[in-house]
This record gives sequence, C-alpha cells and structure tokens, in this order.
Amino acid sequence: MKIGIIGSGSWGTALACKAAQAGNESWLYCRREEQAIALQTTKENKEYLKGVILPDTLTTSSNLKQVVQDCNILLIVTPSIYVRSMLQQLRSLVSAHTTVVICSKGIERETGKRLSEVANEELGTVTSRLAILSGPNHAEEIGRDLPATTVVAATTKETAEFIQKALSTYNFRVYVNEDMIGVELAGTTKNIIALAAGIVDGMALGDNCKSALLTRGLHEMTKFGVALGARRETYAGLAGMGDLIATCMSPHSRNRAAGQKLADGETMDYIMNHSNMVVEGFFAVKTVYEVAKAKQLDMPITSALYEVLYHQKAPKDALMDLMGRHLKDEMFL
Ligand SMILES: NC(=O)c1ccc[n+]([C@@H]2O[C@H](COP(=O)([O-])OP(=O)(O)OC[C@H]3O[C@@H](n4cnc5c(N)ncnc54)[C@H](O)[C@@H]3O)[C@@H](O)[C@H]2O)c1
Ligand SMILES: O=P(O)(O)OC[C@H](O)CO
Repeated sequence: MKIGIIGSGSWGTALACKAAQAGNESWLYCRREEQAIALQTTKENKEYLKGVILPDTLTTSSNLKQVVQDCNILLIVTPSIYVRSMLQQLRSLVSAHTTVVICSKGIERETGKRLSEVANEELGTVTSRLAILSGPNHAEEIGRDLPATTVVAATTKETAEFIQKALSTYNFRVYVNEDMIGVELAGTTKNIIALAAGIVDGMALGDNCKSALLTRGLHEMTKFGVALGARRETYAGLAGMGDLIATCMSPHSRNRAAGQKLADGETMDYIMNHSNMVVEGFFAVKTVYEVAKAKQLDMPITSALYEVLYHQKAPKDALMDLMGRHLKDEMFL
C-alpha cells in the first residue's frame, strides 16, 4: 500500500518510519525542497527527530502531487493551525479511495471545530473515508522503536480497522475506537493539562499536587468531551488517561516543558517565538475556554491557565484561586 504523510515535523517523520516498517511504501511530504533532499541523503531528520535513521523504503518529496497521487492512506500531521489550508491544497489531489487520517492534536482556533469536522468540510465531497489517530505517542520514542500503542477512530469501523492493519507493527499496537469525537477532543484537551503540569513541576509543588491536577484535569477533559458528544469511557482509555499521563510526565513533552519555562519566569510570547516545535496547548486553551464559556461549562483549570497565558496572571495567584474554590462533590460533572 502507498501511505502519504503530510508534515515532516517530529510526529510526521516518526509515523513515516512506522508506515515503512509496517511494510508499506511510505512517502513523506516536506514543504521545502532542501529539507526533502537533506532527509533523503542523510537518512535523518536532524531538525525535528535527531538520531532516528530513516528506513530505505521511506521516500521524501516536496512535490505534493507525487506524494498524494494513488495513496491508499494519507496521514495529516501538520500543526493544527495549518490543517485547513493543507486540506484545501489536497482537495484536487485526493480520490474517493483515499483514507485521510488526522494525526494532529487540536481544534480550529477561529471556529472551535474539530479537525475531523474541518476535514469533512474540505474533503467530504471527495472522500468519506476520514479518521483520527491519537494516543500516548511521543515521536522521540516511537522513532526509536520503543513499544507503543495508539487509537484510531473513523467514520466507519471498517475504515478504522483498515488503518489499524496498515500501521500496526510488532512494536506499535493500533487499537480502534468508535468514538471519533472523544478520541479527538481528549488529544486536544490533554495538552492544556500538560501545560499546567509543567507549571506544577516548575514551581516544585510536589507529587500530591501533580496527581490532583491530572485527576481533576481528566475530570474536566471528560466534562468538556461529553458536553460535545463524546463517550465518557473514551477518557479512561489510551486517548484520554493514557495520553494525559504520557504528556504530563514526559521529558519529551513540549507542552509540559513550556509550562515549566513559564513557571521559571519566561513569557509565553518568548517561549512560542524561540522554538521551531509546536506547543498545541497554547492555542487549545483559548479555544476550549471560549467554547466552554459559550456552553456554560465550568472548566476551572482551563480558565486558570487561560488567565495565566493570555492575561499574565501569576501562576501562584491562579493556584491560590483554584485551591480556594467552593468545596464540592468529587464526581459532580
Ligand atoms: N511530536 C509528537 O510527539 C507528537 C505526537 C502526537 C501528535 N503530535 C501532533 O502532531 C502535530 C504536528 O506536530 P509535530 O510534533 O510533528 O511538529 P513539530 O513541532 O515537530 O514541527 C513543526 C512542524 O510544523 C511545520 N510547519 C511550520 N510552518 C508551517 C506551515 N506554514 N504550513 C505547514 N506546516 C508548517 C514544520 O514543517 C514542521 O513539520 C501537532 O498537532 C502535534 O500535537 C505530535
Ligand atoms: O510534545 P507534546 O506535548 O506536543 O506531546 C506530544 C504527544 O501529543 C504526546 O502523546
């Protein structure tokens, strides 16, 4: 099978390695021709996934048509802010037999739409085979072929199982889940909690505090997802709790690291302008905050982080406000 990967950052590169390892013809699209040539000749993506040797069955190209033509599966792995414009470029190249899988984690900033909704708007007249892939997946570890799992949810179970078979390897176990909304929103909202987890680490608030943040964070993620049509059970699975743990605990997480830098006194503007890597939680917090407000959902951690990131509230004041909230029943959604 031919698998095209759109986005040659760390996750796109790691997924391209997996697609090749699973026995497929793997085509990685690079926006810049010099990057495509560098990756092909050095067999390494030094900028985004240093130290991972690219397999010989992985081809890089800056020619979008060459990558997309006759693809059975197309993985979309750009940062969420570029997904719509990328899908618009793909519309004339994708055919009815192409399965399009969104692997980015986020929701559209301007509209609050899920990326699979955006994909349906942009490609729905061309293909109905749309899917989401999400889970506890640090590119650095998957690139090194450490054992990992992920979840795929699609418009039909048959489509999800098709992707499952195409991408699974002896060390990469792909599960399917019927809840597209939950898989997608869990992957988006865990980045918000990961930013907060980095602040907790940076302020040395301790393990009790961090585990409280993760637990109450999962509660808040679930509340948001269920209000938007997700299934509660999804949040106890790999795309929910699994990814929350991976992102909040890992030294690889860019979201967690950004939170830690904030606690160390760097500004969010500085952090965003001094990294070539995407910090999705920064965008997600604003959009999720606005959607939650419109739906009158009480999202205290998201709201606190929104104040810290967008209105320069001091993290210690946000913490005091969270701890001083009215006392309540733990399970009340
Ligand atoms: N890195 C991971 O471990 C990981 C794992 C799972 C999901 N994701 C998700 O995958 C998505 C991509 O993240 P990443 O980590 O691969 O990216 P990255 O941070 O490693 O790299 C940034 C990417 O943005 C691309 N880019 C920059 N400007 C662009 C533009 N104008 N148009 C299109 N692309 C542009 C760059 O080419 C590069 O591919 C994100 O939504 C992220 O949350 C990442
Ligand atoms: O490095 P982060 O924080 O973008 O997280 C990467 C993945 O989403 C972890 O599953």
